[in-house]
Amino acid sequence: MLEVAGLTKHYRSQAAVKRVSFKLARGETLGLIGQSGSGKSTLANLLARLDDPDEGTIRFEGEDIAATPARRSARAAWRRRIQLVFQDARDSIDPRASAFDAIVAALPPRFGSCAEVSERVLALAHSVELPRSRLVLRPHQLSGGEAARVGIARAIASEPDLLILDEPTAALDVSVQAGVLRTLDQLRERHGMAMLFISHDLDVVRILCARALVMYAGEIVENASTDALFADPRHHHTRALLGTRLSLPLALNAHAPTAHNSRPRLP
Ligand SMILES: Nc1ncnc2c1ncn2[C@@H]1O[C@H](COP(=O)(O)OP(=O)(O)OP(=O)(O)O)[C@@H](O)[C@H]1O
Repeated sequence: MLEVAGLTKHYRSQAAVKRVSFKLARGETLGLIGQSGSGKSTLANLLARLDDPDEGTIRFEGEDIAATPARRSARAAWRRRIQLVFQDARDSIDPRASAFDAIVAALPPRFGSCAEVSERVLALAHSVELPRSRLVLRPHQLSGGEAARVGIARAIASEPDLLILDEPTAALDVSVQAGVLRTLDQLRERHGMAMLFISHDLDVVRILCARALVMYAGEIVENASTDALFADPRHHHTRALLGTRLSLPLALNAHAPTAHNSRPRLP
């Protein structure tokens, strides 16, 4: 459903994203890992069409969406079908809006009557496991995990085909992170959407994704199954990321298997 070819973006003379090419299939969760400054967020912004590439194509369901300038993409037919979730949802929610209103604001216009809107918001809150009682709260009154769930509910409100998650759980503690990751995995299974899951944490990517891209200095230096990345990392940067990782799988699941070909499962 997504085919990226030769995507390049410069800031001044420096290339933040260099000749990036990859494919993402419907229903697949693809990881994107790399150290800080490697170009992950720039790539996410290009794919979500918040920014324009200097070169390259982004074919979404066959259409090159990079051909439409970012400033004109708001009206494009595919706009609502691609959604981006940021690290801290509180930054992208109106601070005066309740969680309920923040989700309402993300609904497509077809939800007309108050009863329909209310029903849809409750269904979305339920699917991201956000307790109904939290819907009256404003962003600063929500916990990090609750805010992440509001951000995901907003992103899935328009039933996207592609969800780009830019470190959505990085600010959360491990147990809260596990809950949000489990919710994301269930949503993918239920709705069959494709997900690009960005993280600097290889263990989180390994839990959610069967395949991952490794980004280094703007380039994709590895594109492989997560089992292969763990068992036989080819690029020195992947080896460096593996060397510095935390023991998150053990924290998520005390019985996480250690064999290379059996990925840890969410509890
Ligand atoms: N708006 C901008 N103007 C100028 N340079 C930018 C801009 N956005 C990103 N960059 C530069 O592009 C490079 C890639 O940054 P990017 O934020 O994409 O990396 P990242 O891998 O997402 O990092 P992090 O994990 O810290 O979020 C960095 O050198 C950064 O300084």
